[in-house]
Amino acid sequence: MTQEHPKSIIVIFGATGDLAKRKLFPSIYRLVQNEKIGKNFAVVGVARRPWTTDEFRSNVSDSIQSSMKESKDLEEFTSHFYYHPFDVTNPSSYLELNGLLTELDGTYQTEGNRIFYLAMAPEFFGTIAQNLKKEGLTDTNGWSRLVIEKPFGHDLPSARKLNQEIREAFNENQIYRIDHYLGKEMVQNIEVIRFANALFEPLWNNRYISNIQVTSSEILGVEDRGRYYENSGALRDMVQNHMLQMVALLAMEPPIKLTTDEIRSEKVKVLRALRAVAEDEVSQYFIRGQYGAGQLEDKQLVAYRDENNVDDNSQTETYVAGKLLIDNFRWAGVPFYIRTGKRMAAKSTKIVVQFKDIPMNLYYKKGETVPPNLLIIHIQPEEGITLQLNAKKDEDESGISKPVKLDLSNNFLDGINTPEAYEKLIYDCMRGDATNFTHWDEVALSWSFVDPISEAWTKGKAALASYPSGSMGPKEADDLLKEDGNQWWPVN
Ligand SMILES: NC(=O)C1=CN([C@@H]2O[C@H](COP(=O)(O)OP(=O)(O)OC[C@H]3O[C@@H](n4cnc5c(N)ncnc54)[C@H](OP(=O)(O)O)[C@@H]3O)[C@@H](O)[C@H]2O)C=CC1
Ligand SMILES: O=C1O[C@H](COP(=O)(O)O)[C@@H](O)[C@H](O)[C@H]1O
Repeated sequence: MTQEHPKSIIVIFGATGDLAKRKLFPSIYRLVQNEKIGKNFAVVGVARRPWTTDEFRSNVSDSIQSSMKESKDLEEFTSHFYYHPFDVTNPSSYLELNGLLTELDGTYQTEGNRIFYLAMAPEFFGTIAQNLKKEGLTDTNGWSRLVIEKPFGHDLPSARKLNQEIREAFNENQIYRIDHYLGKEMVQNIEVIRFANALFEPLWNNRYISNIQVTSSEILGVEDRGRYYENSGALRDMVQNHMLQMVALLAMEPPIKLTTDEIRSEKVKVLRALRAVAEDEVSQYFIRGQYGAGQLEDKQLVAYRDENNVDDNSQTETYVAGKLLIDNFRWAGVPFYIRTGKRMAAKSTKIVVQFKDIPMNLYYKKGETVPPNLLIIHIQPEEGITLQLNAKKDEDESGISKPVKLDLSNNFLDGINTPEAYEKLIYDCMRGDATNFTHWDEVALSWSFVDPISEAWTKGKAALASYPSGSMGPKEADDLLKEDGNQWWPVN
């Protein structure tokens, strides 16, 4: 793994699209501003639009100005950007692209290193990967890496097919499958909180933990992605990837070393230990919901079925809550509850670890309930951890303990924003660190878990609950926890 100032050409397929503009260009800019990469880089944009390199540079410049508070040295930065228009299904264009890359390799001294970033619809992934190989673009003195955006397939068979196509051209260790949650500062911190604190690791098991709750709620609705979302739904869009990745990080055994292979291997074991949910049992473990009309902060919000490109009778879920069980020694009997949805009351990703009650609490009056200790990991929008303990408050003469919170906030400690997920992931890829990207085995196991659930829903085996926009989801999701004597802890 190269450590500092990695050198590379980054070819972005889909460079005129939304992802490139909103995430990729600003992230590369921040890497340069933060001196993570030096002068030895060039970015080549590919798409069909007949732009010139100057037009492309001006688009890159706009993207940075609209997303950053401060944007200096823009001219020097955009001078590293080049545009090469072509239709990626046309094999003859790859030779020309190779010519440009060879020339830029000389200009920027990038040592033959190439990243091919596929920021395009998945139907093109296989074609691009194969053409890159066939036309010799991966045949250099340096390394070649392929970055693939989600969704990685629609179910296990389609993901397998896609993987086979890509693997004909790239080895597993050249493939970087993006899950942008793995680039988030506090998701990466799960490991550190667990494995660098003597306080938590001894308690991190079914003897001391009652349940773990992972919530990722969004205020936004489906926006202009109705066409994609109708074929996806929250299960494929969020659960198969981001939610299961967070569960894997929370549940994995300590790796013997902090290497990519060891960490991935521990995550894979968790995914293998997930108790499979048979089609007929799905409604005991999973709740699906769809947002209806509602209101948030005086704003009237339309129902999902009234959004653009959404069927009037759509059965697509915009919300999922689930109870996951991990059948191993550490976690037997501990439910991992997950929930995610659009048009909810808050934008919030949080993990709440609820510890078991102590056997007897002398400080509580008879009949009073004992608040459990909670460890809350705030992933976004705020970043940090909160530990909820019980202590006597000064003003309280009764001697009764009350919940108090110990807050450790990253924003507060640093006084600056932590890097964007994409910034970290692009840098990791340039350095050859694939730890925070998903291995094929993880993708395959996640689809195996999710497929029977979507199959049951497609066959109408469980009701689709409705929830008002601006709420925290359907009542049925509360009942799921109530049956176990638990409740969702608030996240907003
Ligand atoms: N946008 C986001 O926030 C996120 C996106 N993703 C994923 O990233 C990928 C890209 O998404 P997004 O940027 O939103 O998509 P867009 O539809 O905005 O962009 C698609 C890009 O592909 C190009 N394109 C389409 N067909 C061809 C072709 N035949 N040859 C060459 N270029 C082509 C388009 O350019 P042109 O029309 O000029 O050819 C455009 O640059 C998708 O896989 C998506 O699922 C993942 C997470 C978040
Ligand atoms: O991958 C996706 O994630 C976003 C939510 O990401 P976040 O970083 O804002 O939490 C979600 O809106 C989108 O539907 C999904 O494709």
